[in-house]
Amino acid sequence: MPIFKLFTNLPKSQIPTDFVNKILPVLSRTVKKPAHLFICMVSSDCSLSFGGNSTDPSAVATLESIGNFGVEENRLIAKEVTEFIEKELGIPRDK
Ligand SMILES: O=C(O)c1cc2cc(O)c(O)cc2[nH]1
Repeated sequence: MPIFKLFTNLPKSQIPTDFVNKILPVLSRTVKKPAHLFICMVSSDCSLSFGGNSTDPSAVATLESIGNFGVEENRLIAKEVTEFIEKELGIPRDK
């Protein structure tokens, strides 16, 4: 089971309830594993400091998967996931 975990200082009220499912096609396509295998979780309201700033909306994520994680895959996954998070949650991709 590949596992995606997102931690953010956004309040729960600003996380669409379907976010954990909407991100599955992005993960499935980039990690090259079927969507039904993924565990995806979001932890909101985190106390999170990004470069000393704990007030701007920001997030950190981890993705665990066995295989399919070369240098190029890694770049693609990071790009697509950060773009998706920016679009869905309004967190800039560099935050
Ligand atoms: O990609 C998998 O199949 C996968 C990733 C992953 C990570 C993890 O922490 C587990 O305990 C199992 C596992 N399977």
